[in-house]
Amino acid sequence: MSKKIRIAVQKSGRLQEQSVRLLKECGLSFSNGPNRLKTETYNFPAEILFLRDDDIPQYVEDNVADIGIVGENVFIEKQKDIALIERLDFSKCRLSIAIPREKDYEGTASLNGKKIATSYPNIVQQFLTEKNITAEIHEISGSVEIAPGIGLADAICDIVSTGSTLLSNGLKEVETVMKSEAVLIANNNLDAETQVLLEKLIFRIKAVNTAKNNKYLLLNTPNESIEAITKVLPGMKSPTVTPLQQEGWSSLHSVVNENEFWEIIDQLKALGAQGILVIPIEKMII
Ligand SMILES: Nc1ncnc2c1ncn2[C@@H]1O[C@H](COP(=O)(O)OP(=O)(O)OP(=O)(O)O)[C@@H](O)[C@H]1O
Ligand SMILES: O=P(O)(O)OC[C@H]1O[C@H](OP(=O)(O)OP(=O)(O)O)[C@H](O)[C@@H]1O
Ligand SMILES: [Mg+2]
Repeated sequence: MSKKIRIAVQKSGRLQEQSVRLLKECGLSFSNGPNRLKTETYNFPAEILFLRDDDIPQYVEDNVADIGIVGENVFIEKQKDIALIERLDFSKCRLSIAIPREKDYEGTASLNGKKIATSYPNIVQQFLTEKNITAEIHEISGSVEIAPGIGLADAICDIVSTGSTLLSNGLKEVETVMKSEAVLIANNNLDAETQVLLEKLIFRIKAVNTAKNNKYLLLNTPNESIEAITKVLPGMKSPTVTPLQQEGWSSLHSVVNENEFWEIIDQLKALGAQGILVIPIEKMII
């Protein structure tokens, strides 16, 4: 029987849906019913394990899973002998220190001698050490934002995204300890066959994520603007240019990065481009 790569993803929670979606976009097809803890893929030699996210780094280190998807915050916190293979561009958040809204804060020195509740004791300790602060860390596994309100701690360190959980618990963010996003992690000693499967998967992930960050762009341009537009829109190699039926005009096709998109559109309009169409790309191999 040929080798299967064992991929650990979160069973339920913030990472689950997008981890499963990414694997499916990479062409792995599998069923993931709510109570299935393990499933095989039909068209790629893989097995998917659905686990608590906190356990995934340990499973990957112990070779129970070959690779996994976790938040970078969990990868750093767990301090396992595993590799970060690829940033995945979802579940973006930050790990921040917050204190009750009415308390004064004058920089990290204000944390000296305080009690900080967190699910990330290693990350917080490293932050405090770097800043030369001595504080007591109180580890709790969830509902961290409630800690100051019930007299359990003076401050907290937890995940922040929109900030609404902090707001509704009467807290204010005072320090960003780290930024995080979902990452692909792997065992450091994969055998050759599994390594080949991992490389195939990385290739597909890159194709999917590059496509998400780019758009296919079609426009009509007067022929005299083609050169100037090509400078604005270099594309993957150079744009495709085909003549239109109407004399003196061409259709130009190219690829544009999502982040530069609006800036470029303004320049294109100024150069006389018309009928601009922007189309999502499903996969992109550079
Ligand atoms: N509000 C958020 N916005 C964006 N990403 C988040 C947010 N909350 C958490 N994350 C990311 O998703 C990861 C998983 O969060 P989740 O809240 O599902 O964890 P959990 O409750 O520990 O789940 P589990 O039951 O698997 O242990 C976090 O480690 C973090 O990287
Ligand atoms: O800044 P916000 O947008 O409010 O997001 C931050 C909150 O999101 C996460 O909790 P989640 O909602 O996943 O609940 P749980 O971890 O307590 O189950 C995290 O633990 C924070 O409490
Ligand atoms: Mg967890």
